[in-house]
Amino acid sequence: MSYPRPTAEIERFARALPKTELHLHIEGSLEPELMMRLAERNAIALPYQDVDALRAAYSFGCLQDFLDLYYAGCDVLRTAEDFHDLTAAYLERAHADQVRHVELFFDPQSHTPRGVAFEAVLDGITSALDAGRRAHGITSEVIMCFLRHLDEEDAHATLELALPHRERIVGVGLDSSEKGHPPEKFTRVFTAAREAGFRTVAHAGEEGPAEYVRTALDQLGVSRVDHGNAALDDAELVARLAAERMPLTVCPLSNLALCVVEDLRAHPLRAMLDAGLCATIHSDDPAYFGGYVADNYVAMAGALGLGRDELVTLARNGIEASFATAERKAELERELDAFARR
Ligand SMILES: Nc1ncnc2[nH]cnc12
Ligand SMILES: [Zn+2]
Repeated sequence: MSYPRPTAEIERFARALPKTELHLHIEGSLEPELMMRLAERNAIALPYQDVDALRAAYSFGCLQDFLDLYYAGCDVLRTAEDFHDLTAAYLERAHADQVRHVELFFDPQSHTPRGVAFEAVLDGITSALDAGRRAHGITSEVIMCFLRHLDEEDAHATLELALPHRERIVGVGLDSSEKGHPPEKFTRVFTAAREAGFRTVAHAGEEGPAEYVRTALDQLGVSRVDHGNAALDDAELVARLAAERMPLTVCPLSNLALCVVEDLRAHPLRAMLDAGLCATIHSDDPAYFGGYVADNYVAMAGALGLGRDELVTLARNGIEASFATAERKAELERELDAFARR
């Protein structure tokens, strides 16, 4: 689907804007080229002849179509080195997009049942994040997601695996197939996670209804809602989200690719901003949805006719919504202020 491009001046501004990335599944940054390379390294046969054949399969009618491919793609990730290379490749893209702070998701339950140790996943990711900080000054946090199509017992077992690594994992999240798997299915494990000191976030209102956003707030005690599009169907909920400054991590190109919106010109981000919500822009699974975070900013600038001030507001919301330290947030604010004054 085509949508209007912004002016060249706005596109340059959007790309150069200092950004945060708060909604990024590291497994969803697995580009076909790297998938092929890792398949070869690990002697895994893929059902695709080449990169073009793989990319041609990236056409989705709904979230589940995408998830089936995404989980299949995870099979090439076997060792800490694989997770390191995946994360390092993502950070090069993030650096090019002027990302200053990243909070990435990983899905341990996509790996541990295949015999990949929780520590191999976490060590690979965090060694690359440490290197990214040294090389590019990108600060980072890690959020572990529970797969909501699995049961709460499985999530509890995964939380147990995370407890010895508490200092390397800032929070827990909830992702995978939303419909039929409401947030309240995970109330007890989220309570246990909060008691253990983790922040909580959850995907809600992507394909599911506004009610799932409300139960994510009430039952899971989330600090952010991932997506949250459907919240706009419920005026009372919108007023509450605005009053609480509850962040919504919005992923426009994902929404388009998964048919959550039919057309980017009708994306609810405009209504979110008009309602004074703390909406932010991110990339979700950029290798599958045709764009990294800067592409998402550019797409929204074009489709919704966003100007410089609105783009700066979105970037500022990203700083506010992050789990960075107060000191780091102040540093990011100063850089953004200086950029906006240029
Ligand atoms: N967009 C998305 N929604 C739910 N679960 C996901 N896992 C990876 N991407 C996801
Ligand atoms: Zn997501």
